Amino acid sequence: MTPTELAEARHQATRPPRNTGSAPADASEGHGTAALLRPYAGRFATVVVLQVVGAVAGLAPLLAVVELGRTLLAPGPVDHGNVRLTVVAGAAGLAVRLLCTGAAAAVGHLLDAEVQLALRRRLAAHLGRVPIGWLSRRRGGELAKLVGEDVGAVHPLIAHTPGELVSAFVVPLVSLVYLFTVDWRLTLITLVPVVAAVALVPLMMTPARLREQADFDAAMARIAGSAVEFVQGIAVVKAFGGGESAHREFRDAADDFVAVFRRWVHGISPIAAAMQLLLSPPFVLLTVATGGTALITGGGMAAADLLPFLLLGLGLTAPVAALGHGFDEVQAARRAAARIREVLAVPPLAEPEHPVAPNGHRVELRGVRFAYEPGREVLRGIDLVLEPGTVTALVGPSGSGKSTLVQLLPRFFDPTDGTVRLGGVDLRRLGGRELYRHVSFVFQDVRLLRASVAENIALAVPDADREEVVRAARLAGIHDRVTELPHGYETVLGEEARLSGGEAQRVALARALLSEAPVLVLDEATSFADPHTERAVRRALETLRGDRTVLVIAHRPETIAGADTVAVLEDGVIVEQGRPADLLDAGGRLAGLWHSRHTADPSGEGERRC
Ligand SMILES: Nc1ncnc2c1ncn2[C@@H]1O[C@H](COP(=O)(O)OP(=O)(O)OP(=O)(O)O)[C@@H](O)[C@H]1O
Repeated sequence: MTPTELAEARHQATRPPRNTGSAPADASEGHGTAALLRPYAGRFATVVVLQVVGAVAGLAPLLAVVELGRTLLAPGPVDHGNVRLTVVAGAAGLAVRLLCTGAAAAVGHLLDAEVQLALRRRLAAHLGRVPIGWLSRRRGGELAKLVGEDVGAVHPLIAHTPGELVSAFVVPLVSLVYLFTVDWRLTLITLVPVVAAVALVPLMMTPARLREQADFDAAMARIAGSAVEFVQGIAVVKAFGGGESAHREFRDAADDFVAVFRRWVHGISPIAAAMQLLLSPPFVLLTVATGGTALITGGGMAAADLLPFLLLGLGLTAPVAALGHGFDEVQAARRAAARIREVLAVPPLAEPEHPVAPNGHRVELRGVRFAYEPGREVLRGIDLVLEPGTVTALVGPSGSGKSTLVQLLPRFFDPTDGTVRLGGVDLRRLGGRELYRHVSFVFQDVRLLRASVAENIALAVPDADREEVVRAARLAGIHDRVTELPHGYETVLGEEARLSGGEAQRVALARALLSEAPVLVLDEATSFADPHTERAVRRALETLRGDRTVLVIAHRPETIAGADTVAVLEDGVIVEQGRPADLLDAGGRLAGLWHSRHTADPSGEGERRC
């Protein structure tokens, strides 16, 4: 990672979304594919016009050949003036075609590059403003695909397909008009293959064909699904056996597919083959030649007039072929644009225009409600005060909303109702920088940067010296492990060394400790799997006591017993709150949870977890 990248990452880490006032604008702008491309409409139209003019001009050389044929085959002396004029006109048409298609390609590709850059910038800016909680739910690959592949998929939509599609209809239309002026009867005969092919299209849409298509899609999806399941479960299968049954699902899906595929091919292939035959050059030429010969021998048409039909007749099938190719690309681009629009439509976190500084570090949650999806509240009216210098342990059964609640403090999400205040100020009125100066967090999902260990620890305090970094690392119980790495604190993570989940969590803990933010939010959840991390968290909590406001999702009895306050969360509501000893004595929910773990786990492990 270069210093610039690091500075940017640090900047992003400490700087949440800025309000550029575009939230409402984003909502009102509309995000249709057309809306995304609207600012470029002028140049986009230029590309289409250039492509169409180029394609139509491309007919000139063909018509020149026709005219030359007529002139040279005509009885009597050759009109050299007319020949010269025809050749010049054909060459001029060719030149216009080359110029126009060249210009269309240049403008189209420049425009495409500009649109892709603008889309990527817009996405990057927007992703910097959406709630961190929304981002952390997305897999990295999903967003990378969006910004890379999906934005790239608009390329044919801008640089190729529209112009080519329009040309595929305009060119045959111009040819038809010309051919009608030559001989309307042979024009109609020339159209027979195209009309016959189009007449077959409804046969592809009968209920039976559509059902076969749906079965085909479903069978494909089943194969893909069982393959993914098999690959994902391969480790479990290897460890615990059962390979036979794991294979079976895939084998059954493949066998089913064979039957479905046979039916599908059986139904569709005669129609597809007939269409292909009708549109094939030999068949078109045969039709034109047969019709033309009949008209010529009947004396109704001059032999030279057959020439334009032979040359232009093949082009009349282009629209049918274009419908197949062009629309597939447009559909793919539209699907990609829809995914881009969906992300751009995620409402960004509002950032205050005039940030207010907090007065102290008392944290107060009042009437806090939160729902990930409308109508399904996960937090249902939380009132909780975290006094400075105290440790509050949050306890509750799985799914009660603990992680959701703690994520509101670093503003991963805003509450759907109620307020979270820090030092008397609603978090929504604090500037991002101010918030992250005051609140640090260590959650289960630790993300480390591809940078040195020291840079990772000092992310929020770039000017920290090595001594301070080492002190935080010692406190977080990671110092000894760091000294074992190939280049100690300069080891680049993810490149020169990989850390285990517990070790990564301790680096994150060191980062939080070094930042000296007065409010620390901690999720103890993964720590009990790793005694080092467990000890580190306990030591950190003991050291911090009397200094910071700490909220910890607690599982171990030691943490609960050592907290100043325990809040028991059940189904999104705090059902019990007070000093741990008092709550245990009172025999309420905390005592119930405590004892249920003991009974559920008589091995004694339950004594360590709650
Ligand atoms: N990103 C999300 N989108 C939708 N629902 C979610 C999301 N995260 C959590 N939930 C739901 O919210 C509820 C509370 O989850 P939460 O993770 O806050 O509980 P928890 O008490 O921390 O559980 P655990 O102890 O198992 O981690 C659960 O029903 C969960 O399914």
